[in-house]
Amino acid sequence: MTMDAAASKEILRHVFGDSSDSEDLEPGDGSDSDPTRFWEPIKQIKGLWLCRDFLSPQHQSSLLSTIQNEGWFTQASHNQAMRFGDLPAWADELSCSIRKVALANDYVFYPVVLGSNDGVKENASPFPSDLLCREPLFDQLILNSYQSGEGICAHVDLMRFEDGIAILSLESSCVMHFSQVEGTSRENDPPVAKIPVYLTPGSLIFMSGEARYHWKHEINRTPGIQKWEGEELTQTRRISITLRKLCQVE
Ligand SMILES: O=C(O)CCC(=O)C(=O)O
Ligand SMILES: [Fe+2]
Repeated sequence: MTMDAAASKEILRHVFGDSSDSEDLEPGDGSDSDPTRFWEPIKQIKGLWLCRDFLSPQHQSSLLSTIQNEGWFTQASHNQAMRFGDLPAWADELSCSIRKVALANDYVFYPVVLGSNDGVKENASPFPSDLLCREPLFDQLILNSYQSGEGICAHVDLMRFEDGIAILSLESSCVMHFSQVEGTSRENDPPVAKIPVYLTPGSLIFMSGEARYHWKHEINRTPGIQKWEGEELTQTRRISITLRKLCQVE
């Protein structure tokens, strides 16, 4: 981390508090102070980060019950719901938690690629500080519910949303594929194939910069496509929660 980034993180900690303000909880409990929650960079895609254990299984079930009780998806035919402006309490809690986990994690997980020199730079951080300090962090929410076989076509999120988009996965695991938007690769870079990212229940991805603007994301749940480590994934219903911030209209 550069001194500037470190200094602005320190200021943010003073403003928003951090994990040391909350009670110490056991590792693996999925709390904001859980030291096992790491941000993992997806090294081929600048600005794409994954937090695998963002929500513990208990937190996932209680969030799913809340969503169920609030009647967001009363019929199987209801597969998308949106909210703008004031978000439900649980979404505000998620936003708060995302901010805290980002502030708490000065350390990130750097996969060691033997014999390779393409590691992620040490000053990489999942959240550019200007995004981390905006208020509110998010003011738009989409809940998507996918039955098995259903997914979402390759797209870049609309430009009416600011940079910095978080997606939480619940229920069925899936593979999200990222493909570079034409004309955005750096000169002399060889064309890249689609990059698969494995999203397990309770995991959170955060996209900013290139990941948000230069890469399309998609989930193709056609049989034969959802494979991870050579194994076809078993599909059940999947729910995702996308959090974004609308651009200000002058
Ligand atoms: O369901 C997901 O994980 C992705 C949703 C998404 O990309 C969107 O709503 O723009
Ligand atoms: Fe999207």
